[in-house]
Amino acid sequence: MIIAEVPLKLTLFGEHAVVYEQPALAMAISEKMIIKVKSNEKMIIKSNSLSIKGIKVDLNDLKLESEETGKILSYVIGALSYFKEKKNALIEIESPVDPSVGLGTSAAVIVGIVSAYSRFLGYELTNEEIAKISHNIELSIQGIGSRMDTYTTALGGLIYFPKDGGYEILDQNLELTAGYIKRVTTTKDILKYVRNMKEKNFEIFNDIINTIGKITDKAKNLIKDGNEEELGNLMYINHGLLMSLGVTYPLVDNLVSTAKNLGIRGCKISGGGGGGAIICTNDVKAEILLNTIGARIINCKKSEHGVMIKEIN
Ligand SMILES: Nc1ncnc2c1ncn2[C@@H]1O[C@H](COP(=O)(O)OP(=O)(O)OP(=O)(O)O)[C@@H](O)[C@H]1O
Ligand SMILES: C[C@@](O)(CCO)CC(=O)[O-]
Ligand SMILES: [Mg+2]
Repeated sequence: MIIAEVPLKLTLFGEHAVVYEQPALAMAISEKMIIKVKSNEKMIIKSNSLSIKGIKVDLNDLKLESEETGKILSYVIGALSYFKEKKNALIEIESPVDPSVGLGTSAAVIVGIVSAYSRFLGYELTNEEIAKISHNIELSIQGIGSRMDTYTTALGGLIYFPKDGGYEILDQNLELTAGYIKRVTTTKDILKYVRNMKEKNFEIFNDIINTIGKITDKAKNLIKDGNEEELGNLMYINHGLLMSLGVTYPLVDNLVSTAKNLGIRGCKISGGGGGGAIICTNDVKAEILLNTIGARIINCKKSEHGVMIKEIN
């Protein structure tokens, strides 16, 4: 059996802007998705955190017979379809969080399956190769998206993504308090909504995206200087700009303004938005505040490692 462990991620700054050639900052965290692959007479997928009504799946030719199933399993099927050579297997996905909550679960599923299934087939891919393959798979499934989530979950650490491509792993650590509320939409749908806004109000959209890019570059230097006060301020400003893109959520917007009134240094939505993940500078008040909206607190300690093959037996 091959077991892959994949860290989830927090987007610190630059979500959505990074899809439009702006920089971003993201951090792999200690919430880990586990993907197990072992030989089986048929291709079977088991996932602990998906609930699909009316599922009917014949995975032998990776065909899905209901739209709902197709949507929910699209990332698993997309990852497996990358491999021209197939060997039937039982593939189990164990996630520590609900699906689609702004923590990079779509990226982690792809990265985990590419890592574990390629090893199951006898290949030895580097984490950078896994990141590149996984980004292309996520892009083909969503039709739009950046390299941020797949590279962060594949490589690990705190990563800066410059606007002209590539990535830079930063040595610094960031103490945060984070949690998530369930979402009623997916990042794929939110990305399409943002693209429509760009098409309708190009100039305004561009100004917002460029300003987020400037904030991200400033934030990178503040992280290097350990200036949490100023960094927290930029989190509030970034949240306000995401709100103007229409990708936040009323309950979260209220929480962010309450956080500011309580003197919490920084707070913003994280990831695709529409609910989901929320990050704050580390503060016990932040945990209490997140609990008031029923958010599930997560372990956001930085994971130095990206995807790892944990066991081959
Ligand atoms: N445990 C899982 N098993 C199988 N598929 C999963 C699992 N978790 C997530 N997925 C897939 O990923 C999709 C969610 O992706 P989405 O991009 O909307 O959320 P996210 O990646 O958590 O958030 P973000 O992209 O904003 O960081 C789910 O609809 C499902 O297709
Ligand atoms: C919203 C977005 O910027 C982050 C989602 O976690 C999408 C992407 O970068 O692909
Ligand atoms: Mg995603």
